[in-house]
Amino acid sequence: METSMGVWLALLLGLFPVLGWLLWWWNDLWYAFPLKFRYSGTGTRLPPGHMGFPFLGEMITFLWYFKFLRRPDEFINSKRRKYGDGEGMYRTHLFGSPSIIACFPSISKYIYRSGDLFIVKWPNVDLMGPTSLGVIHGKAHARIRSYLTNAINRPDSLRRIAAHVQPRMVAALQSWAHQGQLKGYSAVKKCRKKLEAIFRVELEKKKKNGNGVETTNDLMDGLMKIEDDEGNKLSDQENVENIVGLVVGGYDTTALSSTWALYFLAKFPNVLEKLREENMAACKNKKGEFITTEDLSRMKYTANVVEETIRMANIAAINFRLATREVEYKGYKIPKDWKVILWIRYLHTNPENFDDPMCFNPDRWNNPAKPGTFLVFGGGSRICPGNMLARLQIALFLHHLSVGYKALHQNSLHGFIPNEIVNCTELRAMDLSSNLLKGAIPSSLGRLTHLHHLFIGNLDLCGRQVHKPCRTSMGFPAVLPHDAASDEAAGKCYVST
Ligand code: HEM
Repeated sequence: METSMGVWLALLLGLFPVLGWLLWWWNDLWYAFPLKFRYSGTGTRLPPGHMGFPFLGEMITFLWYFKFLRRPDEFINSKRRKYGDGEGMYRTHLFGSPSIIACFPSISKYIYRSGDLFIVKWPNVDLMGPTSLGVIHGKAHARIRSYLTNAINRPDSLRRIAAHVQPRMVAALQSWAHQGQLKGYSAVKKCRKKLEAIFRVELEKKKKNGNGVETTNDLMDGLMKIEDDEGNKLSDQENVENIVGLVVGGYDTTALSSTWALYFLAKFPNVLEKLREENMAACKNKKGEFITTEDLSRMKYTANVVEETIRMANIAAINFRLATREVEYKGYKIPKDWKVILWIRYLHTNPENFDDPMCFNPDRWNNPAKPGTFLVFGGGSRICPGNMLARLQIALFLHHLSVGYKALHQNSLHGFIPNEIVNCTELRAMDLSSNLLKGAIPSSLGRLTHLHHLFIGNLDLCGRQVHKPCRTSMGFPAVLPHDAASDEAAGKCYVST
């Protein structure tokens, strides 16, 4: 009896490691092993990597780096250390599919440009809408894209949009200023259904007015006129989904980038000062009129701040594609029906592409980025059709912010700082944790030494205490977190020139 118990125990103990090993390599055995066998002797191979557990793949490792350690770029760095650089491709299993990660400029460029070999494939298209521009392919894509690009991204449309949005921007900034303390961007509610309903009502109205009564000439009117080669128009569903797709694709992204701009300007007052100089000069002869796209085109530093903000913010950190057939690239095979994940974020945070990549340094844009290293808006036939519009909106936001507001304090103080405070000869500690002080801090306060270390209690934009590294930054789920080390580095590194 005892002997058979022992045998069972030994078997069980032996079984666990074997089971663990099997699970750890499951996806490699299932997906990669047969392919390795097929490719042997052809002089090509699968990109190196690890595909992880069944179903989960490498999701746990991915979340470990992104959510737990908050060092997203280490996910790729760890692969580089383990498997070498190769051509910047690694096999993995993420978001439920066997995939190839592409994280170097040349392979990213190749994938973006080979639209027939790699079609766009989002893990979920519910938000965008299955018939919206970001999801459809082929001729329908080209037709709608050409119309939308003309409508929102060409100089004349940008000029009109600039005039249209500025009064609203100024009003928004004024309302923020009255709030005293500005809370970081709160996640936009996914109100897709509501939006769809609103646009459907609008579409019905327009259809009723089709015989010339009250016709406008807006985006929806334009979409309603598009015809394919056989003269077929877009369905109501396609029309509405393309408008909603633009709102979804354009609203979140620009709002987040502007929030990041606010964050960086609060963190680097010297950048704000320089920005202010350029923007004040631009509106010197304006006599109260708003600036134009022509004015903006001459404002080099503002453009630099925009580029640096969108580089650091990495709003669209990864893009998805699907290999429509087996593709060979420089000795590596990308199997048919595997996902390809363009890891754009890594292009922007890799020190081989940008010096001190985690430093917010607008001056780096005095020289162009190395070719293929700056793909914030993607590339090829799907390059973001709102790229110039997004830049314009951020630049206008920076303009009104910098001419209207002298300093963006990371602190928000309410109440008045008593003048007598300057009579102190030694300030051991100052606790403003209740944030009850308001008004200019008397300049003579600067005489006090060690204040920097003792001044506690004010919250920065992340809602954390000043002088503590802000790890979570804005906290929006799509924003890939900056790690503590890089935030600290960023705090030290920017030197205004
Ligand atoms: C900072 C702001 C923005 C960023 C970082 C951004 C980023 C991107 C990226 C990387 C893509 C390519 C996706 C892919 O290749 O799979 C894309 C596509 C797209 N973007 Fe943007 N975008 C921004 C602003 C906008 C704006 C303002 C609009 C419109 C008002 C817009 C509408 C779209 C649409 C419709 C697509 C799909 C294009 C296609 O598939 O042909 N985006 N965006």
